[in-house]
Amino acid sequence: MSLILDQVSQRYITDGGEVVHALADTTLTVDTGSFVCVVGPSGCGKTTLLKILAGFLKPTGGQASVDDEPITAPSWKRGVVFQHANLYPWLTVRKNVELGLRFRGIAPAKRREVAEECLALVGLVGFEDKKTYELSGGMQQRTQIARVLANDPEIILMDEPFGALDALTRERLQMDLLRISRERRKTVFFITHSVEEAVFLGDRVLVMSPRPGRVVLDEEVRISQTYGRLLPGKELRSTPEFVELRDRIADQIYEGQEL
Ligand SMILES: Nc1ncnc2c1ncn2[C@@H]1O[C@H](COP(=O)(O)OP(=O)(O)OP(=O)(O)O)[C@@H](O)[C@H]1O
Repeated sequence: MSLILDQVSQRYITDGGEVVHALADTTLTVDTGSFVCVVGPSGCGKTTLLKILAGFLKPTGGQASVDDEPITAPSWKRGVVFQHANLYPWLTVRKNVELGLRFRGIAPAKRREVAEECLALVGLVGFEDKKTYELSGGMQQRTQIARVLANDPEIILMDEPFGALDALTRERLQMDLLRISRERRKTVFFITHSVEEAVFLGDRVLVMSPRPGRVVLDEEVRISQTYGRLLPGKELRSTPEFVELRDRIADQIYEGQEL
């Protein structure tokens, strides 16, 4: 799978008739299996970029494509995880996870098997028959991730998925997401406001400029390679390489902005 943005730009027209230039010409290739994190100041067009990749929005300029096919509509091949889970409260956890498969006409036995496998992957064994309103915020996000994984997408698009969670839950979910994306060899496009989270999760971090957003820094993260092994979370975050990259990215974002 090769995902390409070619000179993509986006202008919105507000209800008042004002033109908002949200995204400037953006050219980008996302390689299969990569974990790309996107950071940038508020309103710089990160969600706009994700909506274009998801097929929710047709860009006003340029083109987004997957394997030379233009992206013109949403597809289960590109799973989207939002900050808030958008689960169906009248359905159980299992039924929420099975939903995409049901729409695609997959037989009940197979649906159940896939859902159980995905719920195990995200650590929700034993919660299958709960209603989603009975779950904590972290568990709801786990359910949302399982629902996307059930479709076996080529790419997972994530918009601030852990932004509303407490620090400990967020760290646990980060570790689990890394494990799952590696085990399942998933390509991940992950938007976050946290530079620390981006450097921790990403093997590539894109930094966007203030509106109209464009990529002003495209940095490969090679900390684990430098150490020749995968480092546990705490150890990785305190390496000089991590701290240097985190600070450099933060400087780039906050440069010229009034705090
Ligand atoms: N449908 C719309 N109509 C008009 N303007 C819009 C629309 N959607 C987004 N915008 C504007 O486009 C700009 C980029 O929005 P976008 O949500 O992509 O930014 P973002 O980087 O994700 O922001 P944040 O980090 O605050 O979530 C903002 O100024 C926003 O107000």
